[in-house]
Amino acid sequence: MDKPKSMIMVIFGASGDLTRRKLMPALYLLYKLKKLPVNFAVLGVARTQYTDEEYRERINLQLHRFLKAEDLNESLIDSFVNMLHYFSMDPSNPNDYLHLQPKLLELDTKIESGEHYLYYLATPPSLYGVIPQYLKNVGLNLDKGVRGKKRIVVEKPFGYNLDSALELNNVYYKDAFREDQIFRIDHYLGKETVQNIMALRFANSIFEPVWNRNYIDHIEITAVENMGVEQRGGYFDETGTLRDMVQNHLIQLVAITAMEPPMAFNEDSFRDEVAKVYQSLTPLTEKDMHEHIVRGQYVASENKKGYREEKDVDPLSRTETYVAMKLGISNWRWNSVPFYIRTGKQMPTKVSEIIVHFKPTPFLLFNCSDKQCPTANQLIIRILPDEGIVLKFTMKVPGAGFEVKQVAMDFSYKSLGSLPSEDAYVRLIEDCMIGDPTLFTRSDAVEASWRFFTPVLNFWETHPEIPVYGYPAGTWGPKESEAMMQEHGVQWINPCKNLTNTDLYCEL
Ligand SMILES: NC(=O)C1=CN([C@@H]2O[C@H](COP(=O)(O)OP(=O)(O)OC[C@H]3O[C@@H](n4cnc5c(N)ncnc54)[C@H](OP(=O)(O)O)[C@@H]3O)[C@@H](O)[C@H]2O)C=CC1
Ligand SMILES: O=C1O[C@H](COP(=O)(O)O)[C@@H](O)[C@H](O)[C@H]1O
Repeated sequence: MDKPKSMIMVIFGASGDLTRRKLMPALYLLYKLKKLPVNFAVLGVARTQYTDEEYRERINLQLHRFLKAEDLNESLIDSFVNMLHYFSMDPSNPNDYLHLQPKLLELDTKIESGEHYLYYLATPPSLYGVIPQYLKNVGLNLDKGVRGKKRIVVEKPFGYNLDSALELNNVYYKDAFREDQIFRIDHYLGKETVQNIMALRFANSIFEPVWNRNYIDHIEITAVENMGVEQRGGYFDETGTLRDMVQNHLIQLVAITAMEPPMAFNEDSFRDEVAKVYQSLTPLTEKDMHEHIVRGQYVASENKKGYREEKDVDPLSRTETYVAMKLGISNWRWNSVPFYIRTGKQMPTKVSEIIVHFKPTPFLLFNCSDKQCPTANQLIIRILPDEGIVLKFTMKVPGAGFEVKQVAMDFSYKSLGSLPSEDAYVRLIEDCMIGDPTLFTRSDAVEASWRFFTPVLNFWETHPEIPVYGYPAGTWGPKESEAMMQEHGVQWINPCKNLTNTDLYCEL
């Protein structure tokens, strides 16, 4: 797939957090890498009023705030922001699209884009349905000749539950765009370290034979953050952690860890295997929902605000900022292997990692050093920060006697001399531009994921007695999530404890 020569990227939600923190820095980096189309312009769209000049100044300031110092280059930033244009409109008002169309044509004439438009929906999810419909009303969904392709990128969460996801897929999108024009973005798939899980599994012969229920005891997936909801209280209070993180990012990590080898690394084979994992998730019974899901909400502690004190959050909110749960996958490879996943805001540190816990040896022949008996082998895949992989195994303590202890063998991305790009958006925006949907979520996968999680949302809604446990901001979440794992005789490994390698730095 080739990079197009010309394109206009229309960002709905151009005054928002995602645009300033992720999209603009990613576009600037693509520009710096000379990966943008030669004739390129951005049309930022939102209700706030800005002139082109004001918008450029604003983005200029934000690039200085969000880019790393080594990426800042004043003259490049100046020429980059000159490609930005702004149009104030209300995306929920169909009449405003009558003005968007001539605005786009005007820009089109200026940069000769051949009406090749990439729409990016970075608005509140409540607008994800109407925008494609209103674009269609004015013909802005239609391809024009060979060059004038139209594509639409939609942020997560795609839908609010199964019904709304089905409606989005089958009514709003299918009516206006073909599946190959739709890019449902989940930025976890754009992370180098997540893609590397596939290389680890499918480009090495030593892991795959043991990657199954015969050798693996359980799998633990953590993606936690040490910040609260910041300026996104309004969005978050309606959304909650299950929709914001679990239904998309965490379940993607489950899929990449659990999937069968795709026939090839292409859009169909890879996404077929992801969808199969989602379809194989063992449906949760009410008992499971009681016993195997823990939700929490951070409360004030020391100098940190509680969730209910955050801006735009209902002071009586029961929205969860933490979820831990146990999942099962009903297939030959994974039957009876628990997957424990957890995510939360206001935790002690920011870390995303997968720990594959292998089964212990059937019998320990040796004494343990310092009374610390080695546990089973663990493979730790650190997604962020300090990206790397650690294999923990047991060795003899040198000297007399026969004591053993656990040590770590590690690979750190630092050792390659360059860290993977922190920003998955660089990779994913480039993929949208060239039209490669491999790393984007397909409609059947999104639906299968919602099919699994919607009963949980319904259960919470119809059972107000199910607790939302408070946890002090800055801690590892409700103690009930520990209890959930004890049933299997295991416990969460909090990152600072398990990384013995000093390269894999821990903030605590
Ligand atoms: N922020 C992040 O880190 C991430 C965000 N996302 C997703 O991106 C999407 C946008 O998130 P984010 O940028 O944080 O949200 P913000 O609230 O910061 O921005 C929303 C944007 O939509 C515009 N908008 C247009 N119409 C409306 C409306 N009717 N109500 C409210 N806003 C409107 C707002 O501008 P104006 O008021 O000027 O119209 C603003 O530009 C969400 O779906 C989120 O899940 C995904 C991953 C990460
Ligand atoms: O999509 C989202 O992801 C971020 C966390 O992403 P990460 O790459 O920094 O791990 C989360 O903060 C946000 O709430 C959510 O919308």
